[in-house]
Amino acid sequence: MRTYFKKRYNSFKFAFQGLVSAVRSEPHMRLHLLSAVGVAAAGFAFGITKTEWCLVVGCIGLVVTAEVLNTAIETVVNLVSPEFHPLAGRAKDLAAAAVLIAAIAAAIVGLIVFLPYVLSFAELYFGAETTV
Ligand SMILES: Nc1ncnc2c1ncn2[C@@H]1O[C@H](COP(=O)(O)OP(=O)(O)OP(=O)(O)O)[C@@H](O)[C@H]1O
Repeated sequence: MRTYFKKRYNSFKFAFQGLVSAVRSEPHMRLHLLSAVGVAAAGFAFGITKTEWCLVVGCIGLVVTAEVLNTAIETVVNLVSPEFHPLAGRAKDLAAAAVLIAAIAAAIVGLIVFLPYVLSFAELYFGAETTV
């Protein structure tokens, strides 16, 4: 039983090490996390609903997960094909495309969730004639 918990603990520790390594080595990952902090701050500031939080947190998870998998694929490609190979390039491009798709989807959800709040705020404080 003790071995069971020790193994689960180690799995969690290795996963956390992977996340830390991705944050340290990937500028894009740091950018995603910084954006996530900004979006969370905006969520608290505007008082978004529970459903909107679910969408926002889901999108953050999706983008960060895509970036971690992209980093993992890049790392394996660098290991097995350090020299130029069209398939190595294709694998990296495909992995990068996954991040791009996740980021575009997250940006669209962000606009749908936050734009009405931003416009209401603008109308309230600056008297802008804006409606959505
Ligand atoms: N071994 C390779 N063979 C062929 N093309 C490659 C190879 N390595 C990289 N490339 C091409 O160069 C692009 C950039 O690769 P690189 O490893 O620099 O990743 P990156 O996009 O800069 O990732 P990051 O900035 O997240 O580390 C790849 O998307 C691919 O098109």
